[in-house]
Amino acid sequence: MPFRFGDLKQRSRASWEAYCRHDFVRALGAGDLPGPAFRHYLQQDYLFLIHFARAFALAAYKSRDLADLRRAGDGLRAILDVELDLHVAYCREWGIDEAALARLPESRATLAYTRYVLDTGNRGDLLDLHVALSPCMIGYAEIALWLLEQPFTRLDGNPYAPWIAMYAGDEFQQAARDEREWVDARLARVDAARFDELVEIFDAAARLEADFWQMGLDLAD
Ligand SMILES: Cc1ncc(CN)c(N)n1
Repeated sequence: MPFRFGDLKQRSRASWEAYCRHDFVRALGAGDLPGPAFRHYLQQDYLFLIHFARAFALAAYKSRDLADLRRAGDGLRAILDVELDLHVAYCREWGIDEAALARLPESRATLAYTRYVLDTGNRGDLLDLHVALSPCMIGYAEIALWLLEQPFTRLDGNPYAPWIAMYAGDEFQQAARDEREWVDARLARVDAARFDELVEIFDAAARLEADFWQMGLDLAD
């Protein structure tokens, strides 16, 4: 049986659940996440996304054909043209401009996650890199759809409704589907030993995602 993205989730079930069902996520859906936690998270996420855009640029550099190059370009564009606009808009509401955002010190969780992905991409191949990136793009797409189905989620009067709407929206969902399709096609060609290596990368990235939510809740630096 060829491996698929779902097998990565299956093998890393505990880490994936801890990430996707984190208290931060539930509080976002319920609209009762403390404002300072969201602000801290979103400002760090701005810094995070800049490094993730660099990681997609690294994927472009490591691409061997036009299809891989296009996939990397689409991932990069999803960050630059879809996600970062939301972050900049929220921060503008809080009176924080982009220059001030760029000067913020990175938290340890931001440093750990972004540098892990970049290091994985540098020392590994294109599949290592995309597997390290996949919890980010595919995970947020799944989280947003999951939130829309939860009885505790409310959108009316929820200050985080624009966040949910962006990640549940067509553009981001399509980018995540494309990423999943690319990963599925590549996983179908790997053997069990190689798959084990990829599970290790995926599991580490999923744990670092959970740490990132926790950093927001704890206002950790
Ligand atoms: C930490 C984190 N992980 C994932 C995403 C979705 N690209 C994000 N914006 N931030």
